[in-house]
Amino acid sequence: MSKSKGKLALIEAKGEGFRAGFAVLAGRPNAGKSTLTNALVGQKVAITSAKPQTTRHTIRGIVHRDTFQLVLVDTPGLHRPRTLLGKRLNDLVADTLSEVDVIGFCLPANEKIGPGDRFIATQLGQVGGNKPVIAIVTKTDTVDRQAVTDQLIAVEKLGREVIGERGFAAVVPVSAVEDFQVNTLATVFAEYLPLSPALYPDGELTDEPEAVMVAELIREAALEGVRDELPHSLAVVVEEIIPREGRSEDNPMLDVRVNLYVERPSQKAIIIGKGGARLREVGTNARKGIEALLGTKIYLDLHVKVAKDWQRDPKQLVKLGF
Ligand SMILES: Nc1nc2c(ncn2[C@@H]2O[C@H](COP(=O)(O)OP(=O)(O)OP(=O)(O)O)[C@@H](O)[C@H]2O)c(=O)[nH]1
Repeated sequence: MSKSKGKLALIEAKGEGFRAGFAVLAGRPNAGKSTLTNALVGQKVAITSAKPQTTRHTIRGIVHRDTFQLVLVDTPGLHRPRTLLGKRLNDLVADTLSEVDVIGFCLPANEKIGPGDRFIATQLGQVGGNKPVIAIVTKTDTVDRQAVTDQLIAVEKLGREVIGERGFAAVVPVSAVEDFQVNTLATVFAEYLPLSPALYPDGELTDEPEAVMVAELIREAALEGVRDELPHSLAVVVEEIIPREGRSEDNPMLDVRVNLYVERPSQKAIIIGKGGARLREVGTNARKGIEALLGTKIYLDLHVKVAKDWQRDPKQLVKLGF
């Protein structure tokens, strides 16, 4: 208890003029969102299993600075707009965007603006609720100066066309790989955050060990889309996290072995999906977050097991770490 009090004091100690709030990085697949998130946050993405004011967002990372705290969140519907149609999409996007303070919209410098970019930009303009949208031209290291300039101009134009008169709040070129303008981008984001004390303490965000956060990320991914069918029937246990032998120091890898426990064979089938497709997707989705959390590549080994009535069996509960 005393520990959390200490954290509270730390938060309150932040001076006047401090800004804190939420941002989301939008953009089509491969636009560089994850890489940029990692670059903004630093090596290790700090995540918390305790949800902030909203439970709709997953925290991707937190940028701590002396004068601001930027919490980067994920809005699932934004990145896969094609899977949802019409009004439902608009509602979802409006809903999720209503809770962030500023939106970052990633467009790669090395690809022409396409229908996917235009689609997302239109969504941001129409249902973004007048939230400031910062266009980010990513991967500037992949092209020459002239190409970056041309892309900046094209992006400006796109902003005026689809966001309306106000256009993009800013257009910022960055390279996450070469650490070009990443810090500048953070300060641009900060301008659009409300005056507020820090929302999370510096550094470690929970008292929980990394394994618990890893389990949380997998649980989150495994429940995606099947929450109703598997309300409280899923337990995730991280069996081990061990460094892969024979990897060079600058290219390490961790083996993460995890068991997912469900209560019934039918639930196992739901988690695994047809031909294992769903479990693979769970692995892919969780892996990104875990790699960001641990700051290194991982190999994620997921096993689904049936532990009959584990919720009612004290022995099982102990085994599952409850
Ligand atoms: N050269 C270069 N490559 C980059 C940069 N940022 C991202 N990439 C590469 O672009 C690819 C996509 O980057 P991600 O960060 O995974 O993109 P994303 O938008 O998160 O992709 P999704 O998760 O599919 O939505 C990866 O191969 C990255 O290594 C950059 O600044 N420079």
